[in-house]
Amino acid sequence: MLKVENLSIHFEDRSEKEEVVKNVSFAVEAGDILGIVGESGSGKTMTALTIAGLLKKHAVLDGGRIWLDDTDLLTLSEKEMRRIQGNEIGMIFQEPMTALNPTMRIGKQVEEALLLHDRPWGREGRKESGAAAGKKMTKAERRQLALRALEEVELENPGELYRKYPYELSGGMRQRVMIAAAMVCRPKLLIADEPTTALDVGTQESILNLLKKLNRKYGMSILFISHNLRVVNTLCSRVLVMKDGQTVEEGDCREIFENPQSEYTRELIAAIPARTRENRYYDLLRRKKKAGEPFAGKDFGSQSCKCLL
Ligand SMILES: Nc1ncnc2c1ncn2[C@@H]1O[C@H](COP(=O)(O)OP(=O)(O)OP(=O)(O)O)[C@@H](O)[C@H]1O
Repeated sequence: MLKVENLSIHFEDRSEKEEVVKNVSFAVEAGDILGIVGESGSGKTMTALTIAGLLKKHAVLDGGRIWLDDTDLLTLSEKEMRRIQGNEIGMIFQEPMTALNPTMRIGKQVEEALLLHDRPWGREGRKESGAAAGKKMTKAERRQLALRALEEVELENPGELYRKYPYELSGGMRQRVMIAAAMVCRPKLLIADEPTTALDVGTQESILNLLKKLNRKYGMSILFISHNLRVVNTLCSRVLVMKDGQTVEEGDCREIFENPQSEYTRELIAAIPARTRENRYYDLLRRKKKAGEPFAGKDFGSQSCKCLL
């Protein structure tokens, strides 16, 4: 579904010409979740932004191809790429507060992609709306789809939320709003760049569960970027390990975890912190929940553990 071939990028404003992405190739199958993992500065975000057609100022593409099905994205004009952004490819970032407009109500922000593309719900949705029949989507249709998207990301009272502003929401809720906005046009591919890094462990876990659910329900492929191999292992089926702009290794997540081929991957695995206090509480709560046993006050290591209930 997505195929990146020999992608190379450098920055023209740097004194020496040093490629920040060097000859990187990988593929994401339809419905699959690929994790890109690596330390800070390894080129993960540059790779993701290039796929989304958001190459930074001064960044120069030295070569490569990016296929989304049969389309080479790097040959498209800006206007053609705009038709893909938010429509075929959705993107969510680490800090939703910077991506959301603080002065705009939540509902309007979720609707934005619908206004730009006027083509909701991708393949299946075409049959459901006025836009499907070649008519422009009405305000009421857009509102209905935005409410549905907010519901899909498991936010309560979408009607009330629709009228709220980002500052009235918690970090986890804002990230869910970002996912709703990215999903409203039913993209084939969701690029998630460190979407859980700024969140506490409990919220992190619930967002990862949500991404997995959406991936299963809609067969939407996900490119998940993280510096945390543990998080990648929880969510992804395949992983690409990057260092200094290059691919270190790529393969089945579990296999790489169990049998890393490179010293660098071994170091990343060794750097995963031993089970934290909070993790142990999660395990206990999960076990009790599965067994249908009652919870006691002391089972909660912290407030964030309560999100599991
Ligand atoms: N605007 C820019 N100008 C010059 N160099 C840049 C710019 N943006 C990024 N870089 C460089 O490109 C390289 C790759 O950066 P990138 O953001 O892709 O790394 P990353 O793996 O996503 O790191 P992080 O996990 O910290 O986000 C880094 O060496 C970075 O310093």
